[in-house]
Amino acid sequence: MYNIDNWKHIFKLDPAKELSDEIIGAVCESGTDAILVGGTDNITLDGVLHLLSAVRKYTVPVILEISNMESITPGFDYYFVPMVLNSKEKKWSMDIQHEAIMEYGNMINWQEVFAEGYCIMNEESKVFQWTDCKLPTQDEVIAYAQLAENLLHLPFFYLEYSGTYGDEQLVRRVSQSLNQTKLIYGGGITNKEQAEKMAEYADIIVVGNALYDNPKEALKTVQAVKK
Ligand SMILES: CC(C)=CCC/C(C)=C/CC/C(C)=C/CC/C(C)=C/CC/C(C)=C/CC/C(C)=C/CC/C(C)=C/COP(=O)(O)OP(=O)(O)O
Ligand SMILES: O=P(O)(O)OC[C@@H](O)CO
Ligand SMILES: [Mg+2]
Repeated sequence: MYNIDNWKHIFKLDPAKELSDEIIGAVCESGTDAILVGGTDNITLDGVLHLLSAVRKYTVPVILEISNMESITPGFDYYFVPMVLNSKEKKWSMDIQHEAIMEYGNMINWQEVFAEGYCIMNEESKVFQWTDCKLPTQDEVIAYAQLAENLLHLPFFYLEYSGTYGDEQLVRRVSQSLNQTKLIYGGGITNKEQAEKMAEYADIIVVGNALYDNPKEALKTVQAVKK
């Protein structure tokens, strides 16, 4: 339906946080390639449906990045399924996904579903703690990327620095280690210079928190990566 291969920029909106209709409108009409709906905690079905109805007034593609079983709902263009590769517990890389397929298996349109191999790099972030992650060395990150591409054949490898700006040279190394699997970078992008830098290496950059802190600057990240 949409050409995901050409996407470069995504805004992540959190159903547990407030944004005015005016800012939601500006985000949806910014030229971003897609809106990703997701977050770590307090993600409820009500919150997801409320945000979905606000962004559905616009033509931009909308993706649910599934955080938990309770907030899964039809109505999105795509479903991104996180698999946390550097979690110490198999629950977050395999079991919860298995459970969801047991529950929703016959309702799933697999053409709309994309797995994301997550590697979470910010020890202070909620999602790192929530999913009981272990901080990998740089070589271990490269090995996770290779595992995602060559063993699991995942469409996306997501280098996640949630809330903090990451290591540009590591993003470069990861991008060099991937061929088919697309590299998503997210974390701490607050301005167009950072967006431009990370987009040199990552196939897709994700901007989240900055929309809530300084939407005017966050909106400028779109054109920065589309030059
Ligand atoms: C009815 C219908 C449409 C059915 C189809 C449903 C469907 C498409 C099913 C697919 C099958 C499937 C395998 C589903 C998986 C379900 C599931 C419960 C997955 C959980 C994934 C997971 C590991 C969650 C825990 C970690 C997490 C929340 C990851 C998301 C990524 C994230 C939030 C990163 C950090 O974001 P950030 O914005 O930085 O967070 P905060 O701002 O909140 O700190
Ligand atoms: O909120 P920020 O730090 O921009 O991170 C974006 C995204 O990678 C979160 O999953
Ligand atoms: Mg967030």
